[in-house]
Amino acid sequence: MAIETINPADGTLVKTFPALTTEAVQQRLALAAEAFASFRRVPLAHRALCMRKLASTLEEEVEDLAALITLEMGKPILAAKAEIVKCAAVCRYYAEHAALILAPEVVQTERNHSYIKWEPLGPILAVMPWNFPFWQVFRFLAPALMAGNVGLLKPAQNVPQCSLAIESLVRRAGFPRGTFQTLLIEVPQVEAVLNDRRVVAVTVTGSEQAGRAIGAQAGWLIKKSVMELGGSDPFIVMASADLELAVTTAVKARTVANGQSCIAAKRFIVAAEIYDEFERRFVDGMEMLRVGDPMRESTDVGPLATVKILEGVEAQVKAAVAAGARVLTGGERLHGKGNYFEPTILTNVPRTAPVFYEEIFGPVAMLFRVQNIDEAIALANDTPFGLGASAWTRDPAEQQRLIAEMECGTVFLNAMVASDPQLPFGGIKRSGHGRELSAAGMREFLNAKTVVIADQGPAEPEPDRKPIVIYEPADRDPDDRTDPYAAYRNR
Ligand SMILES: O=CCCCC(=O)O
Repeated sequence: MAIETINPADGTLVKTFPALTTEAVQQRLALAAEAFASFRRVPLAHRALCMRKLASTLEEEVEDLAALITLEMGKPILAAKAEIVKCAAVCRYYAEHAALILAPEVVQTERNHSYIKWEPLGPILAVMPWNFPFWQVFRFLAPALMAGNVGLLKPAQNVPQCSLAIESLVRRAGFPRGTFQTLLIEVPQVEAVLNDRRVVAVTVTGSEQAGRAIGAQAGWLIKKSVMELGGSDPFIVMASADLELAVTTAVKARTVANGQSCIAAKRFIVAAEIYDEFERRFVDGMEMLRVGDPMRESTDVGPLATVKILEGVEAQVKAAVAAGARVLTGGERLHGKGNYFEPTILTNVPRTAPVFYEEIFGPVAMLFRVQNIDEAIALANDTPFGLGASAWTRDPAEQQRLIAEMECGTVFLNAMVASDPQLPFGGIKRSGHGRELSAAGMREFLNAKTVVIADQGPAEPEPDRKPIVIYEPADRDPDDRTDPYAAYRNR
């Protein structure tokens, strides 16, 4: 696949980009290594200043940036604007919280003095997809840069303009040259970049296939990797649920990003007592969605990002029907210009249909009826994936069972699964490993260096070594914005 912007709403080729040559890639790797050597020493307060500037620039340029998202991958314009606003939020979150996350942790041992010092690792390769072409990059870059790492982005081939815009935003925010670079390269060039000794780790958000290939290589090279791969999230609705809210959320949860999100709900598992009513309202909800030009603010569902994805979704639906599934609504691509597929609900999907165990990256829901919570949990867990789960019940005993028994990285009760800068995000099973966001995500690419100082030190304590302040959140005035770690700086 060439590196190009093709408008998925009408198939127009907007712009083509040549892949970087081997020499150009080498220059960027050298620049990244050089940038890391000095950037890791830039005071945290200065990095935070740049990160806040980055947040405000995103907000100032939201209209243009959102239009770029919609042009390149077809997300409805209001959702694209929300994506940019969320990127600003993650920048502010890490600007605010990095000091706390990176503060040395004193550990009480029998030694004189022991603590954990968090250190950056170096240039990190980020292989990122197209479905949230800003957000998925920002949720990597904000913690990485605040920690003193530097980033090399290999974006999906169909969102080059979004990726170049991010590089420009980072630079304009004041981050030094080379701290974040976009590599417009072809897929086969990724191997050499990861092999390069200057690249110390890799994060992948994307398909299982990409995760396997890059994860295997990273494992062989003994380089740290974080994998955020596919999902087929369940959406369980039990009899005590608020049905109206569950249905409206179900429609939204299945069609977020035109149905192309790893954490979109894909399998709807509904208790027999309310199944018929849920089915009726769910069909109505999907039929009421406005499918069309994603640049229009009134559009709910735009085109799929590429012709290949459209063809893949169509083939999955056809194979499901051939295996015995029934189409309750939709089921067809919309003929004419653009990669449009009707919002679709399938029922009676048998385990023999490939789609039962696959991820569907389009606005197609699978609906199942279950007799009780045991059956609901068993069906929800009958998947190779383990990313998120949304479950709707007001019964405390059912809630506890769902929290304890769902095999996934995230459980939302009475709400749809969504990422949040403050909370860890990631999966288990074939959805990947490692976490993004929050303190957990930032620490994935840090060296937890153990420091033990066993001697008594000089007779007079060195002023910069003491006092060791242990941060006690409970003691801290929530309005106090002073840096509690000042004593640690420049140790
Ligand atoms: O494909 C994955 C989408 C993740 C969206 C999010 O982080 O909210």
